[in-house]
Amino acid sequence: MPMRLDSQQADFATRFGDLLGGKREASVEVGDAVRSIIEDVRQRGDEALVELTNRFDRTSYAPGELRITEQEIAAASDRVSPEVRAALETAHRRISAHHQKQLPQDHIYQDEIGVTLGTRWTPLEAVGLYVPGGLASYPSSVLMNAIPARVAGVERIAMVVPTPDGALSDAILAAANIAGVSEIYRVGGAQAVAALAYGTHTIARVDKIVGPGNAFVAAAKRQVFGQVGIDMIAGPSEVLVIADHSANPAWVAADLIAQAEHGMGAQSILVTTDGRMADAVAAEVDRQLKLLPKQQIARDGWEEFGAIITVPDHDSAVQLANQLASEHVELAVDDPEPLMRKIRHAGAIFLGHHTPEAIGDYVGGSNHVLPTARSARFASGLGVLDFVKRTSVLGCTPSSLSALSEAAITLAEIEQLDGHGRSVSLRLNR
Ligand SMILES: NC(=O)c1ccc[n+]([C@@H]2O[C@H](COP(=O)([O-])OP(=O)(O)OC[C@H]3O[C@@H](n4cnc5c(N)ncnc54)[C@H](O)[C@@H]3O)[C@@H](O)[C@H]2O)c1
Ligand SMILES: N[C@H](CO)Cc1c[nH]c[nH+]1
Ligand SMILES: [Zn+2]
Repeated sequence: MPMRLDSQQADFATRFGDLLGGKREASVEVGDAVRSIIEDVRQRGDEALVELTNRFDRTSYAPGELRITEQEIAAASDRVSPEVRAALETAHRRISAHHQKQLPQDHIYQDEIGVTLGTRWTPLEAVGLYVPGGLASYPSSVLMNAIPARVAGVERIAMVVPTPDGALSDAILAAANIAGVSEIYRVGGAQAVAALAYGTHTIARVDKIVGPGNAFVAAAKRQVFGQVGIDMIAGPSEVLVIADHSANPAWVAADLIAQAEHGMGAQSILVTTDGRMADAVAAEVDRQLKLLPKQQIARDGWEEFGAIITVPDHDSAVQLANQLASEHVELAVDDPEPLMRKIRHAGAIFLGHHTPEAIGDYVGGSNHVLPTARSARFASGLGVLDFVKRTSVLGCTPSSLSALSEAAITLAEIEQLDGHGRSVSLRLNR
């Protein structure tokens, strides 16, 4: 059974604290294992990359087989059914349209004393996209990773994806083809992140690594940060559903199961103002789990990390949501907008009874690579801004330099940096 909590019970704070601090992705064991994998790839390059890939994905690749050829990409794309192609194209069209709106504009202006000030945006040169593939195959994550990079104008896009037992779905390569990604490697896990960060003979290093993955991938991204940029920690999936009496328990249960089936630490939480809803959803989850062909993963996730919390009112639900800072927050209430405005910490918010989170996973248009493990307190979902950087531009005229010189020279004096002061004063009186 998942954890059952009532916010008005005496031991609530302690039990809720356990939920907040739950070690779903950052265990010491995973951290240590990842550290030695990264070090191995740094030291031994392709040799380690191939060994680790073959060990964890049960494959037998040679280094020369890690890169997927353009012919393989084209052949896989030709094999997907018209329905799959159409679905990928619908997703591609909607995600592209939404991300185009995120492109930032350069902005240059002159202030009141004649100083030119500006912000110039430039795309990153080389990025690595992590597409997860251990327990499930995620063609949608190919699109979610690649589209904002393409919209931003990144020159080199390298994609990595694990191939457990040598398997790779045609839809992954078809999605890459539709998104214009052609540099793809059959590697995953921490070893793939290490190769992208430090480079090997086969995989040239990149400037930033983005994309979701399991606890090993999330830990590896944490550890290589600084050597390369990373987008955020997008680890095991989470959903928090806020439901009141107006919700449909079958729909809520289906949404909780949808996240739990991601496995490997996924977490589904219901917060409800209605005790009868709590019971009805719990019963529905049990009933619907039995209908799933791959029910064990979702059942394990629901029982180990799931929770049902009853609260007295909507405001208490919002308060818990802000503490949990969940990757996805669904508002299963009749009038979601006022609640949405009060939610400060969430990767993405889904409004009302007719917006299952799964629509955002695939075709809504927003990005499904989102911050997990409470990192929505300081991080945002993947978007075009992850693939560009800002450079500031500054220009003085003789008179604006003169207007600013006294303050600059004073600050140089108090910092005892005479060279700085002189570089300003030399330009005056000319
Ligand atoms: N937050 C998001 O935006 C988002 C989006 C999609 C998926 N996800 C999450 O991504 C995850 C995908 O996980 P996955 O496992 O299916 O695929 P994955 O590609 O993330 O991980 C598979 C790799 O993990 C490594 N691995 C597995 N067991 C290991 C071990 N014992 N030691 C060392 N390495 C090991 C292997 O290298 C393997 O190739 C799920 O948790 C899902 O919830 C998150
Ligand atoms: N729910 C995941 C993001 O947390 C994304 C995903 C991809 N495919 C299905 N779901
Ligand atoms: Zn999902």
